[in-house]
Amino acid sequence: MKMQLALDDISLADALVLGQKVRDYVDIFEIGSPLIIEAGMDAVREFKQKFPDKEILADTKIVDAGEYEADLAFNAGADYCTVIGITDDLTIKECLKAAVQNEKHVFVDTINIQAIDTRIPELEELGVDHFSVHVGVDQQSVGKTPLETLSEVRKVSKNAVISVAGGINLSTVHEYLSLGADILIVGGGINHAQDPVAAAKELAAKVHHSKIEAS
Ligand SMILES: O=C(CO)[C@H](O)[C@H](O)COP(=O)(O)O
Repeated sequence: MKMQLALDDISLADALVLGQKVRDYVDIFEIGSPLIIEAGMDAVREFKQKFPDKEILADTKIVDAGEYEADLAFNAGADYCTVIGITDDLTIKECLKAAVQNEKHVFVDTINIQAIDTRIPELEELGVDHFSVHVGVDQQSVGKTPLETLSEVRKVSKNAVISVAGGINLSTVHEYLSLGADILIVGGGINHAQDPVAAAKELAAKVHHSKIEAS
């Protein structure tokens, strides 16, 4: 299992400093949606330049203009971008087209998909092979977690790469380790920890150990 650090409510300057301190523990740096809104694709460019050995995900959460917006992320150096799963199929297909042209990948974010059992097969029919099971921060504030959706997606998906995000931290990570996700995403659980570097190290030990157990 890989660990993805979501850099959300943090400045680009602070994100680069944190990235340097935790680079040994992180497999994928996520330039989170708030950081993209704040700093644009410069954040993606800077991370790819400073951390060329790491994968970079631009959490673009695309809902329209699929090819154009996905291209912006890939041209800036992203290995992955994201598109919202409840948007129109045309937009999903345009993102997939950009991914194929750039030899990169698109994660479909499951946020607010109501019928996982029908929407996941529909998306796979379009060619989707990466899902990000995600409960957003607003939904987290009323107690929702991505646990149930992760199990559902794992059950109905043919063979997709699956990441999971939504309030995961040192106290809850054990609930996710055996549910079959390929990538565990942590944002606030590291960024808001009293000691972010120690949190990243401890989480990485659990996540990477789980990879060894699974193989
Ligand atoms: O996509 C996001 C918010 O929309 C976050 O990056 C994702 O939820 C991970 O952050 P956290 O661990 O704080 O929930």
